[in-house]
Parts: sequence; structure tokens; C-alpha cells
Amino acid sequence: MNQPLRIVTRSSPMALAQVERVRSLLAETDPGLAVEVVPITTTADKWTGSLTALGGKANFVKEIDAVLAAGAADVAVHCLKDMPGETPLPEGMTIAAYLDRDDVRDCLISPAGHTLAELPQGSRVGTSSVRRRAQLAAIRPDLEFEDFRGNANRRLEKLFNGEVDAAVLAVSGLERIGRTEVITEVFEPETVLPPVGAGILALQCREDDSTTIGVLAPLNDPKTWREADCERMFLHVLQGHCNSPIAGYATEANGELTLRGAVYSLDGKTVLTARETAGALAPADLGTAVALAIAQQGGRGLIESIDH
Ligand SMILES: NCc1[nH]cc(CCC(=O)O)c1CC(=O)O
Repeated sequence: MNQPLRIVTRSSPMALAQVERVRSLLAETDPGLAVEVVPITTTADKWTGSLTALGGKANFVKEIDAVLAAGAADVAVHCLKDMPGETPLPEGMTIAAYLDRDDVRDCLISPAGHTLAELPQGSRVGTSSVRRRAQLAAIRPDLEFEDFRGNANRRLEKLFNGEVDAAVLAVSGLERIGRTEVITEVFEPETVLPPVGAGILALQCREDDSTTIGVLAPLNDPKTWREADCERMFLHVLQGHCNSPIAGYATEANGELTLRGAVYSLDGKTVLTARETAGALAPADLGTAVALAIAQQGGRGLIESIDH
């Protein structure tokens, strides 16, 4: 009688783990509900070249959204970090819930067991993220960066095969694939400011699908929602693209939301930062305020100077 809830996902171990988390949450909130997984392999997953050449990391998200839009699935589980920031959600889509936020921190993985400070002069660090490159270059200008693609398991394989000396990945991603034992240093947000949406899973569905919205609503974490809202508006106002060295991290403590934002030059030599606390501001307005403070320092010029 009841239709199963169909969740569309990429087929990487991390993406599948994310879907399992949603499934087990739904088993608590909706014990009678049947859940079906619709796995797809996106063009971006198969592509081994530069993501910028393919049109950016938004490609991972776009093909999933197309399955949802076509009605072949009811829910998509997106890493908020991977969702494009310069445009609002695709037409006809809504976020029904943000799950309770995971670890937001990035970490260093060095098979030799080094911390960032201990890496030998000129070490090759694997990361395709311009944000991570800029942030690490600001601390260690001698490091060399190499493009490093593939899902997290694949990246660890390349790293331990010696293709690079070290890599930077998100702690939450390693938790999802059960590989936190490889971490050699966790970067606190004060050292490496997390990207917008770090550690947040967004449950997206069609905005006219009130049945699914109702099923997913109990999975929403209101504090994560406010942080996400604030960070997303920050990114939107700055018009950050998929290849922007932008970081933005909102935290709510004692009922008060604070947003720290930063925009970097690629070499990490210029770092524009701003930090504000909401006071009477709504989360999205705090995002706007911090974005404007960075724009006033020349942040838009830095963002536009980078190819995308
Ligand atoms: N770009 C890939 C990606 N998207 C989300 C995460 C990790 C989880 C998250 O922060 O939501 C990762 C892996 C990584 O950056 O190491």
C-alpha cells in the first residue's frame, strides 16, 4: 500500500554510508517505511581529469538532481559542501532537512606520520581544493600541491602508493568510510577554517512532494539548519564558484550564532577575514553581513581573479 521512499545516491563508499545513516534515522522516526536505494554513477565520478574542465564539482550534484526532477527518486542526500553556492537550489527543489552536523575539520594524512609542521621542505601534498591549497600555503609556503581526484578511498590508495607525500581530507568523510586511523593531524578551525557546509548532509526533495517533506522533516536538526542557512547566504552573497578559495564557518553557542568567513589568494599570501555575531540578526542576514565585510576588503576581486 505505502510506496517505498527512493533515495538516489552516488555509489562511492562515502555516499552509500550517508544513505545508510538516513535509512537508520528513518527506521526510528518511521518504522513502517520501506526505503529503496537508487545508486547512480555520475559523469564526474568517471572523469579523471580536472573538475574545472568538466564544469566544476557541481557536476556530482547535477546528475543526482536530474534523477530527482524526473521523478525516478524521492530524496537526494547531498553533502552541503558540494552544492553550488552561486545559484539557489534548482527550480522545484527544496531542502527538507539538514542532519545533525558532523565533524567540520580537515585533517592531514601523511603515511610517514608527519604533522603539517613536520613535513619535509617541498613535500607534495595531494589536494585539488583551492581552499585547502591556499590555507596550507599560508602556513607552509614551501609545499607543492598536486591535483588529487577520485573518491576518498581512491585518494587514500593513491596516497599510500606514494603518488604524493601527504593529503588533506575531511575528518567526517573518513569517519563515514571508517578510515580515521590514517589521520596524522586534525586541523582546528582556528588553523584551517572549514568550508561552507562542512560536515552537513542535506536531504533534498521536490518542493511539491509534501509526503516526502513530511517524512523527512523529523530528521532536521534546527541548529544545523541555522548554521547552514548562514553559511550558504555568505557564499551566495560573495558569489563563490566551485573553484573559490573561500571558507565560512558558523557556530551556535549559548543560542548565539557567530560566523567566521575568509577569502584567500591562491598562494595564501592574501587572507581576508571577517567575523561577526548575530545579535538580533537572522542567520541569513549574518551571512550577508560577513560577506559584505569581506567584499569591502576586496574579496570579490580575489574570487573573480581565479578561473572557473
Ligand atoms: N569534496 C568531496 C567531499 N564532499 C564532502 C566531503 C566530506 C564530508 C563533508 O564535509 O560534508 C568530501 C570529502 C573530503 O573533502 O574529504
